Amino acid sequence: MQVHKYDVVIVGAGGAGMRAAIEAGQRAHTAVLTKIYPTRSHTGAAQGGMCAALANVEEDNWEWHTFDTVKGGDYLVDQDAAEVMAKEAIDAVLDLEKMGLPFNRTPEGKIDQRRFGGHTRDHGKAPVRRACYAADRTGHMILQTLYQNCVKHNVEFFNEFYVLDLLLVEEDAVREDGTAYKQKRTAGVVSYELATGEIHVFQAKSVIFATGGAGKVYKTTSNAHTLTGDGMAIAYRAGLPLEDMEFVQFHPTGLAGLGILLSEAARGEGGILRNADGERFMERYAPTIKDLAPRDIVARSMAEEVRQGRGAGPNKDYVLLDLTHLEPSHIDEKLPDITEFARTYLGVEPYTEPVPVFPTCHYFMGGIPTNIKAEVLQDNDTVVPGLYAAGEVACVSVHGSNRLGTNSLLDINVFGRRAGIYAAEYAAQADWVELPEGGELPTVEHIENLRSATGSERVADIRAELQESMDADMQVFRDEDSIRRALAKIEELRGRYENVSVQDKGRRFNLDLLEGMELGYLLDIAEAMTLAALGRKESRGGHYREDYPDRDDENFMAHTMIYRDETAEMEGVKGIRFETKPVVVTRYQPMERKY
Ligand SMILES: Cc1cc2nc3c(=O)[nH]c(=O)nc-3n(C[C@H](O)[C@H](O)[C@H](O)COP(=O)(O)OP(=O)(O)OC[C@H]3O[C@@H](n4cnc5c(N)ncnc54)[C@H](O)[C@@H]3O)c2cc1C
Ligand SMILES: O=C([O-])CC(=O)C(=O)O
Repeated sequence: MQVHKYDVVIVGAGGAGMRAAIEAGQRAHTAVLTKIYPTRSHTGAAQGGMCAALANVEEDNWEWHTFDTVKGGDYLVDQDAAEVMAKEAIDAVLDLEKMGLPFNRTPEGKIDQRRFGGHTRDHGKAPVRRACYAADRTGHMILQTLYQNCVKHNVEFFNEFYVLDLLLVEEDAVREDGTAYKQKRTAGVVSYELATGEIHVFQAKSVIFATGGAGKVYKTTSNAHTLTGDGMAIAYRAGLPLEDMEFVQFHPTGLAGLGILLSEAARGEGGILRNADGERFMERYAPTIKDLAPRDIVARSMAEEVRQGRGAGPNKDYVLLDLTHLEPSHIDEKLPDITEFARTYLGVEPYTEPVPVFPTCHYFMGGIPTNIKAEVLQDNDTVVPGLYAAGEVACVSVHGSNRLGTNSLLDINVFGRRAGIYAAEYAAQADWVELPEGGELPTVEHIENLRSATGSERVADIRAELQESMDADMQVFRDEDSIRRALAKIEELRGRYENVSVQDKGRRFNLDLLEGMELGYLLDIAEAMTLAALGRKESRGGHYREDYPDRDDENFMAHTMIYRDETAEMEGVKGIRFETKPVVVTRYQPMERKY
């Protein structure tokens, strides 16, 4: 085992991790640990844009952006955080421009902007052009730009280092009201080096989790193989809560049957969704902004069209994205990659044929709870000194129950930057917390058990069954029965996971072993999602329960918090504590959500 000592350790080299590294790296001795090479992080797959009310092509302002974000999130958004994000958006885009990001331009040379779902002028009156973009490769450009700037600032990367545990220590503490509690403090992380199989412990004053989402809990997803919810699961196992895990975003336009993403920019540029009869059905569901309604509404409308028998194709199980009325030159300039996906994977020519699409699991609104300084919370009010989270792994909560398109690339830049600054500031005045003795041993034991196991279960089989179950029962529409079915399946798979073995028994480049570890994280994430979904007996944003079809502000205008707690029980499940946390409302009271 090797021990390293840094002021700040950042786990993850996607957009959030690298934006944090640019700040922390200039202020403190900083290391970035990443399980894949930085430029392969999933931010690089982001397509359509990053929004900011620059008002380059139309009147716009950060207050309208805040309002759209709050309404888009069905009023579950913490409004202090949404205000910070919308205000700081403008500098976040200009910072990237100064770092060298090649945005598309207007004829006058300004950063061009286009329409996206739920972004409107003057509180919902009409769609507004707010998304800054680089064709349909915005994430690729952001990731490359951030990486180049990390290199410029001599940030130290530890590539193919898998973080498998977070080292926290607990101290007795007393609250202002006299009640005793256990205060968690950050000591470091335990990681596994892929090339050697060696364990490395990183002691750090500040740790920033920026490990991205968990889309691989589903079979049909726009997410890469690596998005297995590691950071969320590691925090959950360490006794920290997970917030709002019932809210998963299904992006409306996945390639039918595959889930590969076709950017919402296709509709921003004028694309239209049609059912088998050729009807522009979104006119019925969202008469004002139609195809540019927020994603939860569009995804449910598509699923409803299919349920009503108006789906297209031999099995009537998808709808059609029609771009045929757009000029081919416009498509080539603005949507080159995604139209190529349609040709390559479905053999469809978007110039002349509509493209089969259906909702695909895309984004986690929930995650590790943080405040606007990106500090991680151990309960509703108490921060864990030295621990930060930013990006998709975190729940700050700027997206509430449904994120607007292009608000994630913004989130990772705004809160990634904040995490880097505050983590470095904390490290400047704090001392290292002593590493807990043998803190790495549970990880070593877990790895060795998995490597030496001879059980009959296979990682790939359990993962496939989990993904199929989540696809079937934790979908756009859900109810008590379907959620309980998913939960029962997860419990069964968790039992079988105890008997899993990996084929590769070696120490070097053992990806088989790491997939086994990742499967454990996926099972934990699925458990937290289904329990949170059981607890929220209402419909809001991305969580639509057919047995509770209305939003219930009286009882559920609150975030859900799921804890692992041996002394507690939730809905018959032992070892789980379910709590809620108030939503921060600064200016917008909940209203009926119509578009
Ligand atoms: C196809 C697609 C298109 C999208 N398009 C857009 C868009 O146009 N606009 C928009 O706003 N949003 C978009 N999104 C969403 C957005 O891209 C993501 O939410 C965002 O990029 C996540 O960034 P991140 O930095 O949090 O995580 P990621 O970019 O996923 O990075 C995670 C990092 O964590 C590391 N990591 C994970 N686990 C471990 C571990 N155990 N140990 C060490 N390292 C670890 C990984 O190596 C990686 O470096 C899109 C998403 C998808 C899937
Ligand atoms: O390009 C897309 O549709 C994806 C996107 O903007 C997002 O997830 O915010």
